Amino acid sequence: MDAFLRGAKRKPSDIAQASTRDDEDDSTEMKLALLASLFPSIPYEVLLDTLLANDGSVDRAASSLLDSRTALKKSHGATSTVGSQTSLRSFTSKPSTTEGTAIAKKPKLLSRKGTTLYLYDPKDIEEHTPCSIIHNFLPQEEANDLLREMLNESKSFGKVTFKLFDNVVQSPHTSSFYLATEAEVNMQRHEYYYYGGRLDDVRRITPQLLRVRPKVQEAVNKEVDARIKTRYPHGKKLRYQCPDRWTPNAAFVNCYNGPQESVGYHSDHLTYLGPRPVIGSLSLGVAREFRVRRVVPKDADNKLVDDANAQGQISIHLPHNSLLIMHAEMQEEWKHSIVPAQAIDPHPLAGNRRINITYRDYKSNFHPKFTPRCKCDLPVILRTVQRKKENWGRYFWMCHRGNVPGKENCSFFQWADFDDDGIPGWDKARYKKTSAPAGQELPLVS
Ligand SMILES: O=C(O)CCC(=O)C(=O)O
Ligand SMILES: [Fe+2]
Repeated sequence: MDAFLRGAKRKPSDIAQASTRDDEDDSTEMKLALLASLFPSIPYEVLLDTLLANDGSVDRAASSLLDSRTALKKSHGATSTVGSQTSLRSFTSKPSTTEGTAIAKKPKLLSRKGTTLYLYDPKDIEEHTPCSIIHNFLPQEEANDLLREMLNESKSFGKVTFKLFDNVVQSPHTSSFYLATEAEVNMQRHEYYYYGGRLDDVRRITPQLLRVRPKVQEAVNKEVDARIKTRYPHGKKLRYQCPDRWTPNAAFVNCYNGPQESVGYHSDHLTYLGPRPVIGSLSLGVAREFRVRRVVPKDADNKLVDDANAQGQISIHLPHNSLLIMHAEMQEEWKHSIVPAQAIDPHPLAGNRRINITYRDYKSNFHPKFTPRCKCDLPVILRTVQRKKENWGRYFWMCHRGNVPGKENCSFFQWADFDDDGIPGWDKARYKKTSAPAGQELPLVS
């Protein structure tokens, strides 16, 4: 619920975007058609994954599909197909074995410049993106109850209006914001700022949102612990990541009505969550595509600093009743979006609509009464240096009044001061001065 720029229009074919080279758009479709005729019972996604994993070679994709089918027959007894297996790992020769190791091995980023890698399997998602996913998260009836409740709520959701490069634009989907108590609702309405202004639509949490919350909390904390142990350097949390248990006290709910509703590439605001935030994101109704891409800084000559491969995007399939966990490395180092879809499969309860609930942990020490105020006398917004190599990853506070139609920024700027646990300098009771110098803070996981 943080930026609503509509993403660039998609090419005529989804399949084209999966090609590992830009000029191979049409041939990818041909290759898939060929593979589909050779393996009629293997799902399309598996064929696509396998083709990608084999660098677009039909021969190699076909032989790895044959190999895996033979292997499956040997281990599970005779079956005529590989069923619904959609893992990249089962079709490539390099197995991933990072579990249980103290230091994460640098995963090979498979996406390439200008292309999209499609991922479905939770292990692949965990390995190649800053997210993890739990499919079939809630018992079926509970997911349906929550979906029904949110579909009803979404009838009165609205679009967010904001300013973008001097144009007043509206979000390409609708949303609302839910909090547990009347006091919190009032505090949000009167003390918090978004896009330099107030949020109009703040509501009391609904019974189903409340019922699901502890389950999300437990699952997210478990995933965070596991990620720290198995993937972060030395099995330790990231610098600036808060060591406290993740406690969701707010829920942003988005509704995407039809295939064209979307959200453009953005990072979620850090201002009230603090640095290195974790977010639990539950998807209900129509399945949609969640795209992520790494933020690559540029040097003084405006040249990309990192390997150009890093510019590729990764698409994560978000089916009904899936919980996506955006981990602590996500917001500062990656951007995410929901792209417009060419076509969608209607959902029995939701029709063309997708509901997304992002549970968030608003930190009391980041309440706007504590954060710096700009010359407009407004609480400021927390950002990181993302585009320039110089000071890349360093946190700063800036005025965001310019996001309000008809208003200008006051040019307020101040470097932010957090200790290693992300505690701000003004929280005297918790803040521990660190010896490490500021600047060049990221990336901590690559
Ligand atoms: O709909 C989604 O899955 C993502 C929504 C999102 O990025 C946001 O609310 O910030
Ligand atoms: Fe977001």
